[in-house]
Amino acid sequence: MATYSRLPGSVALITLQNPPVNALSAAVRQGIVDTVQRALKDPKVTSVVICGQNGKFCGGADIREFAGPMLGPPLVPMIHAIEAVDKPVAAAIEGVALGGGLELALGCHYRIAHSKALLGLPEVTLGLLPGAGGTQRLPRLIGLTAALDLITTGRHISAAEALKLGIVDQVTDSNAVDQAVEFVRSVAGRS
Ligand SMILES: CCCCCCC/C=C/C(=O)SCCNC(=O)CCNC(=O)[C@H](O)C(C)(C)COP(=O)(O)OP(=O)(O)OC[C@H]1O[C@@H](n2cnc3c(N)ncnc32)[C@H](O)[C@@H]1OP(=O)(O)O
Repeated sequence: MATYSRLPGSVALITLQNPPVNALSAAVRQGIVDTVQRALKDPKVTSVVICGQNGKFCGGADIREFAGPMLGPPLVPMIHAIEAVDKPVAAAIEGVALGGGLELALGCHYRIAHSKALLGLPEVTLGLLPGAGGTQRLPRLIGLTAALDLITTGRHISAAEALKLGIVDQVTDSNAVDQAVEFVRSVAGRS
């Protein structure tokens, strides 16, 4: 699931909740769809932060659901809907942003990472290619050569490397959610 709260300063905070790594189960995807709609419709909300509970942004597709039929909202339109929100949306990346988790973050307008976070597209290690926009959004963000390296090796990179490559906008040693909230407040209302 995903919870919704409105913080002072008109920021909506969407928190993914699916222990242990807040993977994108059907319930989490439905929660994201519902809470993004809520943030979009709430006139008091001027910006949005998406984070994961317990210091973990998102470990990607929920591998516990791989054996069964695909239920719940698909990932691609869900991420498109986030990208299309006309209020700034930031991903607060703590712990991990892997696979579909990084693709979710790439659909946000900004990414703020904790210095100890790990990011990557490990799909290739499961015999898959990133199927939720990562093969388009990552090259647009950091160029084809660097994106192909991450997509074809599946390696995890540090927040420092992600900053150098241009995947994240800011890295912090303190609380990434607080930092992301401060960041979206500072850009809310700008064209
Ligand atoms: C239904 C079809 C949908 C298709 C959608 C396609 C689009 C998206 C595709 C993807 O996202 S593929 C990528 C999926 N993610 C991964 O491959 C990440 C795999 N996990 C890891 O690399 C590591 O577990 C970690 C996240 C870096 C954490 O490592 P650490 O050493 O700290 O702990 P672990 O002992 O490895 O794991 C702890 C705990 O977490 C469970 N877990 C990890 N990842 C997932 C996950 N993606 N889904 C569900 N559960 C996950 C892991 O099984 C451990 O559980 P327990 O054994 O403690 O119960």
